[in-house]
Amino acid sequence: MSNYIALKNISQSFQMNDSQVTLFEDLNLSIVQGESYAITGPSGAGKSSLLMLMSGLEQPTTGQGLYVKGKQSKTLDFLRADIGFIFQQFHLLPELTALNNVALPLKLRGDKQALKKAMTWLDKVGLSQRINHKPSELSGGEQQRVAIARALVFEPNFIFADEPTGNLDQRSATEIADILFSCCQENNAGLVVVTHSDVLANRAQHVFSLEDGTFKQASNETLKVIAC
Ligand SMILES: Nc1ncnc2c1ncn2[C@@H]1O[C@H](COP(=O)(O)OP(=O)(O)OP(=O)(O)O)[C@@H](O)[C@H]1O
Repeated sequence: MSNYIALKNISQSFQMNDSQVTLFEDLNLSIVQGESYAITGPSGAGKSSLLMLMSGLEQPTTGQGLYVKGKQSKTLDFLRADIGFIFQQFHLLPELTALNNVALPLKLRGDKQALKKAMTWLDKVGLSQRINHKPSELSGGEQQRVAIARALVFEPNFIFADEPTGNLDQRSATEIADILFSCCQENNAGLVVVTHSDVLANRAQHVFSLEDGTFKQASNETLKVIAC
């Protein structure tokens, strides 16, 4: 059985001055390692908030998140070492070269092979000719390739990507989507993408459409996943 993340009956609300804003209520879903998922829906529906909950970086107002790893069922706090993130704004460190941006997460873990592994990943995303460039010396698409290499370099079980192609033109967006999906597949990483792009969402095996606090237009595939 693959490792998976399960969210059970989760709700998320925020207190804003005198009123309470509820983003969603009683959602159930599972994210299985090795499979790909897209979360779509209108602006403000709560897609990024849902991503934060399933990655364990934020807590739901009610409900429970579980990380089932092997035979053990743990809280989502245990996901930290097994996840990588990719953001619309890339979030690379401006003073570091592409090579050192990718090597940094490994160096922080004390990995003596950090630079070698970073080189391998920069090669996989097609940037072996740009390893000594700083982010300001790279195009948007190239910066996102560095961010993908950085997220995957320590081979996490799950990758979470929030609008990974939102800042890119159509051609770069297609290239980044190709790299993201193929690298996750090659590494058997579960991939969750939040996006407004139907083109990007339709590449995923499962699509969750979040609207008015619930999943809408769920495909049969999605229903199967929700029912886990
Ligand atoms: N910590 C918080 N406190 C109060 N409100 C919040 C908090 N986090 C998110 N919100 C609100 O929740 C709503 C949903 O935000 P979220 O970023 O999850 O939506 P989204 O679907 O990802 O939107 P977009 O597509 O525009 O990025 C927004 O109205 C936002 O202001």
